[in-house]
Amino acid sequence: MRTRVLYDVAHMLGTTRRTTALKLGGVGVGVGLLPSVSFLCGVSCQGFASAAALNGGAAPVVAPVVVERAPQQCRSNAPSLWGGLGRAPFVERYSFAFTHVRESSSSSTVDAYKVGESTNIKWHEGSVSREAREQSMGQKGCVLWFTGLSGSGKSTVAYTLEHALHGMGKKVYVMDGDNIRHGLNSNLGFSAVDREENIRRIGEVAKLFADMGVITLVSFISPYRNDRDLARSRMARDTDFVEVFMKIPIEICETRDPKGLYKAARAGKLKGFTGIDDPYEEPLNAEIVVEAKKEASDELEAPEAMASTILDYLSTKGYLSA
Ligand SMILES: Nc1ncnc2c1ncn2[C@@H]1O[C@H](COP(=O)(O)OS(=O)(=O)O)[C@@H](OP(=O)(O)O)[C@H]1O
Ligand SMILES: Nc1ncnc2c1ncn2[C@@H]1O[C@H](COP(=O)(O)OP(=O)(O)O)[C@@H](O)[C@H]1O
Repeated sequence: MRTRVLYDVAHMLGTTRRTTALKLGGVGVGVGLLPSVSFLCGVSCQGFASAAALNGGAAPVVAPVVVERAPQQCRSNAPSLWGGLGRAPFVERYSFAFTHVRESSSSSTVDAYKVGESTNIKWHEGSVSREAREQSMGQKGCVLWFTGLSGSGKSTVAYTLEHALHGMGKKVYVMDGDNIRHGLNSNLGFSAVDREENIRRIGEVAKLFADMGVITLVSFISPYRNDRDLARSRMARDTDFVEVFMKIPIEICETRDPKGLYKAARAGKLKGFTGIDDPYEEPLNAEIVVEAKKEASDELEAPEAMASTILDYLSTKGYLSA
């Protein structure tokens, strides 16, 4: 049997990654490979995507691509081509909607597909919708992604906010980098590759929590912009991911140094420490930026005031009702 399948790859971020989230009727069906994506970058900003590796490479997909926002740094009006898997730093966001014909069950074929390294798998739809879960909880699931240097106050503010939301009867949970590294991610260190996998895994877990309807607070240094953006792109809804940048100067973090890690790093006893001899890439468009001091004030903000700002955001944006 031949089935026409519509993949809505909404808001895929322009990254150098090979993988992108695929959605079927608004629901994630996993990650697909886009081995050849090319853009005609010019006035129309349209192009074509092909995803031959979908369905185990059996069913090539060719589809129109619409660039949502014109590439910011596209300097020439003359069409220029980005092809293959190279960098496309000028592409901010674009969306795909494409169809392909899938061969499915008959006595000789298998109605399943390949995602990443997983073969012969299939998405199962439940009968309880996310909306129904959210209705029963009186809130909207989401992921508040706290990012910032060690000592910037991610955990303190996240747990303060959790306490406040719990007191209001909301379903809320904090996933903290230190804690998750005690279990799920205990096999990961602090190399760039391990940090990437750390963020990928917790992004996926957070996505499940959001789907459950939980207000999920993720508190990880998450130093790489690309990794945070990938986590964002994996969410089911645009509004699911709220990036909270703890924009606290390193001098303050270093003064706090509750674990003595900055001291050890400065003394050369701890290598690859974020902010000292390892990078931290600041968010460019975080939904919430938390700063040490309020504008025109010399007073440092208390964690409670910071949590209260985030609570206001959640309330104003409608996350605290279904
Ligand atoms: N090399 C190095 N760099 C940064 N941080 C280090 C390092 N080694 C250990 N730690 C401790 O690990 C905590 C950060 O873990 P994360 O999982 O949040 O890190 S990351 O997102 O993968 O970068 C971090 O916790 P926080 O201080 O709460 O941020 C540190 O206590
Ligand atoms: N807004 C704040 N004002 C003053 N001290 C803070 C504030 N936020 C956090 N701290 C203190 O800074 C230290 C580091 O905070 P923590 O939440 O552990 O940071 P992170 O999780 O980013 O490493 C802790 O000792 C905490 O009490």
